[in-house]
Amino acid sequence: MSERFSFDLHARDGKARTGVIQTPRGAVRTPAFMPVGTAATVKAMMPESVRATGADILLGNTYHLMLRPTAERIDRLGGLHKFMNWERPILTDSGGFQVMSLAGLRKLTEKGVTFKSHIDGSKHELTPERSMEIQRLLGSDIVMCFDECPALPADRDRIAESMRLSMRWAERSRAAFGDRPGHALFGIMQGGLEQDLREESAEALKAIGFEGYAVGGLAVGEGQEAMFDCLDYAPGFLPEDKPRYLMGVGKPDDIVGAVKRGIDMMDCVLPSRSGRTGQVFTRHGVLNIKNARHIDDPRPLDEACTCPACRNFSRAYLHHVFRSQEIISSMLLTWHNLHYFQEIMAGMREAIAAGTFAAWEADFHAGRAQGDI
Ligand SMILES: Nc1nc2c(CCc3ccccc3)c3nc[nH]c3cc2c(=O)[nH]1
Repeated sequence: MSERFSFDLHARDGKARTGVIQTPRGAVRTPAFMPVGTAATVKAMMPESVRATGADILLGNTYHLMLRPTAERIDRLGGLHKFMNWERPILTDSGGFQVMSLAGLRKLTEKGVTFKSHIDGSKHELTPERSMEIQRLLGSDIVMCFDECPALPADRDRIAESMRLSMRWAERSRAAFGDRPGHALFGIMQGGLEQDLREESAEALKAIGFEGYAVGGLAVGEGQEAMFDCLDYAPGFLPEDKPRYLMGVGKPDDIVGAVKRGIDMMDCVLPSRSGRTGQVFTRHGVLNIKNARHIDDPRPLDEACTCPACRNFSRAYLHHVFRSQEIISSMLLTWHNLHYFQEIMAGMREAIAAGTFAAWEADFHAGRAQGDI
């Protein structure tokens, strides 16, 4: 274990990179996929099961945890790692994104955001300073700046104004974060789909200086083509020697396309949330287990998969427990999807190290039949 936070780049293949983020709580192999544990749990998964899928780090959510059970209570109980029994690294979002998508009666000013809890209607305020305090109380290893992510579509002036507010909040986040050896503060680049605004945001963040840099403001409905167009230039505006985190992405082909364009870390609720709706990701494409065609199928979801769902159960069984709304359905499908997403990451790390990323990517796309699998 290292006593400090560092990023070692081991190999590149085109724009794709592979390396290791060292933290006092353990190493994070990059490119990394980070499961989302919003309310101090990756839904339907025990922490040791999340680790068994290959995850080195998971995500927590300032917005949810500040409302319930509150950051102060988690701090009194020993911090988020102890509270949720996950002793490896945790990254927490700063809360602003979730306020704008979940809370009611929001008021945005230069100071921050006031809002009413979606749980009980109580009034709350989030500012850069309060967000840093909450993430410190949680014990987060990687802290995200407090930012504003504008809903798309938005006109250029709105995006520019929002980005410049986020840069002023990044300055305040840096000042409030203080000196926390072994912990990291990541800046978040904004600027919508405007190349010049993205560059202005990156320059502002580099002038402040962060241990890592996120590409924010994407995966908000712009679509894959627009996202990739932005990723064709945005990561390149960020420091070469620091981790680059693309927030909220994504489907398997989004993830591969992002790594190909120089992204090192990603998060998405997709594998866990869709598992609970019966959606299953495999190397041959996507299927939904609730479809009647699985009712007598003795085969596993994916013959080549080594996860507990594929090793021990048939599609017929998984169809049955999904239809019967049995709890084990969410457990097995979530485990399978997270396992498959980590398999994609492991495959890319190996291919980049071997200089065979293009061949790996071609094989990845070739395996994904269209339609029923
Ligand atoms: N702070 C912030 N978060 C974002 C998230 C949530 C990621 C997250 C982190 C940790 C836990 C849950 C979610 C986004 N999700 C999709 N697009 C996103 C954009 C942003 C963004 O611009 N800023």
